[in-house]
Amino acid sequence: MTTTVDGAPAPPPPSPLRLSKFTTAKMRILITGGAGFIGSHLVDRLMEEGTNEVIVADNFFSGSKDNLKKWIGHPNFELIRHDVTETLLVEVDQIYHLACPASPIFYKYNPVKTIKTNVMGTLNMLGLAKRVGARILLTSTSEVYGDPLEHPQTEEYWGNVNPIGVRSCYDEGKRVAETLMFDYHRQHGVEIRVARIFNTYGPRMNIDDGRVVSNFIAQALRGETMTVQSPGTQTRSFCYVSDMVDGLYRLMNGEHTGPINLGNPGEFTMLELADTVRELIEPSAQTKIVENTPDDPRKRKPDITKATKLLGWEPKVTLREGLPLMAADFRERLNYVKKPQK
Ligand SMILES: O=c1ccn([C@@H]2O[C@H](COP(=O)(O)OP(=O)(O)O[C@H]3OC[C@@H](O)[C@H](O)[C@H]3O)[C@@H](O)[C@H]2O)c(=O)[nH]1
Repeated sequence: MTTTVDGAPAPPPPSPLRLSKFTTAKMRILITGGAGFIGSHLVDRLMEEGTNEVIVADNFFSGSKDNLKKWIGHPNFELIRHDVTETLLVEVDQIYHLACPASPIFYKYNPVKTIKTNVMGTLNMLGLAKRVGARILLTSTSEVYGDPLEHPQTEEYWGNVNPIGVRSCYDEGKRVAETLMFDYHRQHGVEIRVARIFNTYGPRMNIDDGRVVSNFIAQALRGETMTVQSPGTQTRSFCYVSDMVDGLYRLMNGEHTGPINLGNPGEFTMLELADTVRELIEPSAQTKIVENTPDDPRKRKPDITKATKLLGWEPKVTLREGLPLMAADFRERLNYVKKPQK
């Protein structure tokens, strides 16, 4: 054993791990909701860079450990079971704040909890950002435009939202979350980024998520009838998840606070979506018109001029390219064996 001049044992040399903590330029990134659909794809992107330490905080209400299984045990990765309505103290450089159920059936299930997640969760994450000097990105939503009276929707449009409806816990919750972001920015100088995410789809969505793309694909693969909610002529614009993750990354690391729309401007009616699923995934799939839910927006399409100009971003994956990729993942998870073609 080495000893010092006064005979006391010498302190051990710093381990390479401890040393690296103070000498390398690794970025520490917190992702709330990182076990969810978009969150886990973002984790993949940040972990694959190899220069980040990624911490995920998730309460697993709609997210799942399964989505992160390839990173569990990795020295640059940490997973915390945490509900953002409670405070959290971690030393980080960046916070991607995604935590909130996003499927209408999930967010309407416990509306009071949804609004608490949006308001208290965002307050807690802004408090953390302020305390540790981190940059924070909020994933807001196209739902802040409500049932829009302008088409396509630009970021300047203030929206048409029912403040007391069944969707309000989510759309008004996200509107308050945006307000909090900008107030912390103006009042406390917190570095903020706000993304308004339009409908996103891709592998790893919950099979029973309840949103339209996952419903149609799961129904088609299970041999069930696709449920087109009335009237079927309502429109949405669907963005593939890898494009969305790229947009979030560029926004976080760019110079602009936003809000910035992120979405694919290709616009489809729900009947057209069902036809495309039939054509590309299961030719025998049938459709039926079922009752819709209250306050369903009649049309939605992002104007992405700002994202294109300020972030150099535009989606690359078309719906026709993305749907088969998602169906391949769903087939695997449903343990679906396609009958050999004759
Ligand atoms: O089985 C279904 C499910 C849904 N739909 C229709 O499909 C359209 C899209 O519904 P979804 O439930 O997929 O999603 P919504 O557009 O209503 O909300 C979503 O929008 C943007 C995101 O930010 C939110 O995460 C999410 O709330 C609606 O018009 C709905 O009526 C069907 O026709 N059939």
